[in-house]
Amino acid sequence: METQIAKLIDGKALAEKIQQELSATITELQPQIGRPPGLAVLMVGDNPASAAYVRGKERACAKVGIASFGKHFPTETTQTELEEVIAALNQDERVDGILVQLPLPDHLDAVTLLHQIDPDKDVDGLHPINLGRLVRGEPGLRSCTPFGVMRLLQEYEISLEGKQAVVVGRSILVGKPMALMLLEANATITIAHKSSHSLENIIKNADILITAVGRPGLITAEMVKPGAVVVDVGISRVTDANGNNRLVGDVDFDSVKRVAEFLTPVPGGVGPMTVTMLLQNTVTSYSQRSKI
Ligand SMILES: NC(=O)C1=CN([C@@H]2O[C@H](COP(=O)(O)OP(=O)(O)OC[C@H]3O[C@@H](n4cnc5c(N)ncnc54)[C@H](OP(=O)(O)O)[C@@H]3O)[C@@H](O)[C@H]2O)C=CC1
Ligand SMILES: Nc1nc(=O)c2c([nH]1)NC[C@@H]1CN(c3ccc(C(=O)N[C@@H](CCC(=O)O)C(=O)O)cc3)C=[N+]21
Repeated sequence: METQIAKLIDGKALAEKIQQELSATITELQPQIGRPPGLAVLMVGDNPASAAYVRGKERACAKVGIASFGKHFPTETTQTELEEVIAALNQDERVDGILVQLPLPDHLDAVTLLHQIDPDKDVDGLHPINLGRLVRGEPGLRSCTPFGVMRLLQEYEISLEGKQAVVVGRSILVGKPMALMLLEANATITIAHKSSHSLENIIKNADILITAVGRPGLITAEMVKPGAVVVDVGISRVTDANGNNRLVGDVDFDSVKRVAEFLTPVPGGVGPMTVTMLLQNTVTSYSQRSKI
């Protein structure tokens, strides 16, 4: 007995629509600015998942007309070498966005590197200035994944005003900025993490549940309030019963789809929006920088 109640939130479709709009914007701006927008993605080492994401980002850039200035460095690259690369990209007029793909090898200090990116080129929204702007509710470059989630909720006309929102996970990349954006939209927020007691009790009153952990099956139907909106940011690679490799989120999709009102799939939900918001941030930076 499979009764699906949940409407699926189609991140892939919205991502394609926004990418077409970005492409049109670039076509319009480029003759005035005299160059295409530019994005530099820095990747260190050979983490296969990171390599796949970076390829996806570069493919999306090519599709909308953003020039890639990506660089791939060997694992043993030093902190100083990377700092010099970032300093050069900060000065490079053709580059509107700089992203350091995380995680970095252990000998590198990611925080120090992120602080060195020109905040106006910080298309990942991870520089303290842009995070501070988010805390203050001021305009600024926003973290791509939570920004993409907000855009999805807006597209599906899901109202946040006064709603109980629970965010599971508190990373600087996803959980924390996610909670701040929901707060900015007047939701009442709760943030859960590893030390939280009784996740079930925290989640059970959530009208909006956003999970960004990376643990398959963490969220089951019994935990979810009937009629809730469930957004699954988690991505894990698992081998299924047939020996096939596939991507899954934190949500037990087959059970939760019977209780939630809206649900994002993995893949095809939040992931494509993350990439699209990176392109969006790059175009925002492009038009803002060229007005100076
Ligand atoms: N779809 C997309 O576009 C993106 C997906 N991701 C995916 O999202 C997931 C999270 O990424 P990221 O935030 O970078 O990961 P991190 O590992 O940095 O953070 C994971 C968070 O989950 C919390 N956590 C771990 N176990 C539990 C638990 N049992 N109960 C409650 N909370 C728990 C941790 O708590 P604590 O802080 O206490 O340790 C931490 O805050 C990953 O699967 C990642 O691959 C990431 C970026 C983009
Ligand atoms: N500085 C930094 N910024 C990031 O934004 C960042 C990062 N580092 N490190 C790793 C995580 C992960 N991440 C994803 C991007 C796209 C998909 C995505 O497009 N996923 C597709 C599936 C892609 C596939 O099939 O492999 C989907 O969910 O449909 C997923 C995850 C960005 N991250």
